[in-house]
Amino acid sequence: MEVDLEFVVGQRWVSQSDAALGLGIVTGIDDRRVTLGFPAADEERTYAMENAPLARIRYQPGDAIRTFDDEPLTVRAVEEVDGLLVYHAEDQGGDIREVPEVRLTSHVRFTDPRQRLFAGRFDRNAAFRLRVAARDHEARLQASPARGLIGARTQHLTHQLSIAGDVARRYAPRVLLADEVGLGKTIEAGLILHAQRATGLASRILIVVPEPLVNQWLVEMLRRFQMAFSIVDSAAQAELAEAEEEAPENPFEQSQLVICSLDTLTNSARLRDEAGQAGWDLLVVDEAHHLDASDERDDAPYSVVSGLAERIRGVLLLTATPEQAGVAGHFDRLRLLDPDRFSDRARFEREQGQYAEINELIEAVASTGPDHPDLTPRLRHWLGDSLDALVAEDDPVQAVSDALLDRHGTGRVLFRNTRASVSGFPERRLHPLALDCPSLYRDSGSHRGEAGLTPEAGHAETDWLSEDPRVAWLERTLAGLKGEKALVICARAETAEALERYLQLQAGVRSAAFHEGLSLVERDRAAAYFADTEQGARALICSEIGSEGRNFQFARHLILFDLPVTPDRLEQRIGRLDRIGQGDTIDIHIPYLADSSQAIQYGLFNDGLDAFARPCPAGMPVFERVQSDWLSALDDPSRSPDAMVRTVREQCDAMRQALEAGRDALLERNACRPERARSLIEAIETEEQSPELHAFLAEAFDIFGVETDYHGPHSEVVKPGDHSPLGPFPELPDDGLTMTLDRATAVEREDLTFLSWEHPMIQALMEHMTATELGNAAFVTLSVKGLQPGTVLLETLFRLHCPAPADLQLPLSLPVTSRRWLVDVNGRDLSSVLPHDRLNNLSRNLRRKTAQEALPQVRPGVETMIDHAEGFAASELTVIQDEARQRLEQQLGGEVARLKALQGINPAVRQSEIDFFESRLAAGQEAIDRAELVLDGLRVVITA
Ligand SMILES: Nc1ncnc2c1ncn2[C@@H]1O[C@H](COP(=O)(O)OP(=O)(O)OP(=O)(O)O)[C@@H](O)[C@H]1O
Repeated sequence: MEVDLEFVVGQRWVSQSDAALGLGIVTGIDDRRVTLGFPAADEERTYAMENAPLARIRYQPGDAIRTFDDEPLTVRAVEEVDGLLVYHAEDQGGDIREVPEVRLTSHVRFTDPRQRLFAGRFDRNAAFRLRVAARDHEARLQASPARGLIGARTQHLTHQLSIAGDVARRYAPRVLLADEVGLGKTIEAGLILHAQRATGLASRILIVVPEPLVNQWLVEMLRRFQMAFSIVDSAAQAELAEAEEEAPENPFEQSQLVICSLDTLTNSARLRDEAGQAGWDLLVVDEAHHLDASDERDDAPYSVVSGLAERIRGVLLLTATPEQAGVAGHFDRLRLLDPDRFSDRARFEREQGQYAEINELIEAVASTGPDHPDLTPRLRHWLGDSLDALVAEDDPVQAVSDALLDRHGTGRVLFRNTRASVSGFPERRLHPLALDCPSLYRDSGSHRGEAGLTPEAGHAETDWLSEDPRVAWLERTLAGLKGEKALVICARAETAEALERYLQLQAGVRSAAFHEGLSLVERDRAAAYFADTEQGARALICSEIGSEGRNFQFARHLILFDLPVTPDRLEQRIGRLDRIGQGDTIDIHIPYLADSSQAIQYGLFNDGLDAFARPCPAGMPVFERVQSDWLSALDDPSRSPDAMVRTVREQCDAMRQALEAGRDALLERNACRPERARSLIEAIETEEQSPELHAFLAEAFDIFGVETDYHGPHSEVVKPGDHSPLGPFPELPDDGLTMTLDRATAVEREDLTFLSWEHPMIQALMEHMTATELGNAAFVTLSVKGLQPGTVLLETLFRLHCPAPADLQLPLSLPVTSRRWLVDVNGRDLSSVLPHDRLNNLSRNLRRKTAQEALPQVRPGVETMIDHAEGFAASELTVIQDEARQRLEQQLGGEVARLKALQGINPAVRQSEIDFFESRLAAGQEAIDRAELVLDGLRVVITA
């Protein structure tokens, strides 16, 4: 094979970085880009011509080729016509046929080590070692439960890894991440996205968030997970349209990872369409409680997201307060995720009444096992005929419990951790203070009713700023904090703006405002100013938009300038400070106006729900149930609020008990499975701390001429050497980068690059070592007693090759793997007598010239040994294929069984969905039948 560089439609090229794509065909060329179809992988890729990682395939006389209908031929001559090759090739009957290159099979492999060895193109021994190591690590990591979860710059928290470990492994996960405020849903989502990308389950990801959170997401994804998202907004769209007036490109297609605000999509029909057409594997929507299905306009948030969710196979919705807008809204979001399971709202509501019974049944299954005769009738009642298959699974207790959780709870779809089950949260200290209600409000009656929660609303700014006692109190309180930072939250943007101006100009407090009247950039600037520990603002005055999603846990004083209407909103506000990373007790300051609806609201929250001191899961359901009485209590000054407080408290106690026994108990079972999470964390830490990574990198740096210098404890500077070809490290800056392999150091020192097996730089290195020919042919000498000098052995390395469309997700059942055999000319397998490491220790390099001279003599023996090794590989392949078929059957068979069981309850489950999984099963099996163990490396060993 040779390489040349002119593109013509119909030519055959191979991707150097991803040989698994098979042989590509040039299908399109424009002035800068070339598009190739890869029929073996059912993919199309477009490359910039200038630096396309492609190699032209031109077979030579003597080479074996196959046509697309799999006819074997031998090349006898090659002719070139207008840039396209025509092979004159001999068939098995001895006839010469003309085969245009376009007719060649796409299922091909390249850079055959045999061809390289016999052509005398050896690599250094170190390169062979690195190749074997890369294959071993690749196979180990592929099979590791830690896969995709290594190298995140986060603390390993059990409740997060429990969820991430479960969801990240799913094909097309559709889940609601609903941890209580501040427990790390963004981090859970990041872990899932990272793992889905690392495992190839997803590559195109769209994140949709409220506008104020766009940058925070961008930064979190980059600094914690090394995932570089691009923002699409109307400005980006305008820019593209201007640059390419003729046919403006779809801005969502410019990047694999995109963040876009929900407002951008609701405001622009065109961007909505483009987002829908851009083809995604995963959609993430933060603060999903805003999605309200009762608003049916095309541009309403629910319609926009459900339009996307219908087209995108994986969907993660995030909300800390899933029931904030009521149970109906909660149901609608679950329906959006899994319409088969959540099709009937009345049934869903009935089910909620049965949660305690399901929970009790799961407990009984855990204690006696599902086949206990007392349980069978009850289990059959809930699970029907599917019970028999579940009981027959490897872990029947788990299988039956999961099925109960999924089909009669919200098991598969909803994950919620609560503070009650996650330790390490700070205490909350309350500072309520009743202030006199000023005549300004009393005279106008603006202190009553729901509107009385923000009584300043109808008054001139100068009036309320001077008369409302909360303003002077705020000024005094901030002064009393002696330089400590405080987050001030109020409901209205106008109030926030006025207060901030007042504090800044009248009181001389360094402050910033954060509200919807500011642009995105201005808001992020304000948040950064507040976060700055040296010269930063001492107070950030937020409207309600600051009460969602933002990370302000570097402050510990929260000032609630007013109180929100609902308990969930209150929890969102407190959650800005009460979140992971908050090391101090939180001081919550609550000024309220005596004898006003603020005082009543304070009493209902505090004495009725106890919602300031701790999160109150019963708060929202109780509020919904008594909402009209609650709001009229705010309205009516003549009625004593005590009776209402009592009602709320009683309902809250009863609801809390019911939730604890039912919904919360079920959710807890599902969300955090501590044992599993701990063993996952152990697996991740074993990989992160592995000395092998250090050794692997040291060898790679040596081969590619990268220099390293000590920088400090656990850190080194790496930079390109003088004559370095850079190989897999093209992005290494000239002045180098400072790296650490230690996670704790990386979490503390964000300026260091955290290298792990899953860092893009190491991934590129692994790919370089496994997808190119480097290191696949070597010669070595060995001194060992007991073997006659001049004896020739052959170390062979095989890798599994099985091109299949990416969406089949074959690696889930057929993981990448490699095999090594050390054989002698008599076909003895010496692999365990002389393992690879031992052979490395005992062997020395042979000079290239000497090896080339020895080649003609050893070649016949080596060819025989290759045959022997291929024999071993052939029988091993059948074992690998059998295991893969079983795994595939288990995985997709389980999906089919679930859908059939759901079909019994819900006739809306379509047969076509069941057929889809069955056809995937058939396609997967066909692909497994085509798998091969392919020779991937050869090292000739001559004893000295
Ligand atoms: N494992 C972790 N390691 C380090 N920091 C973390 C971890 N988990 C969460 N954090 C930090 O804790 C804070 C809260 O996390 P996050 O924003 O993901 O919570 P959330 O559940 O999405 O909050 P909200 O309900 O307010 O949207 C963030 O500052 C985040 O960076």
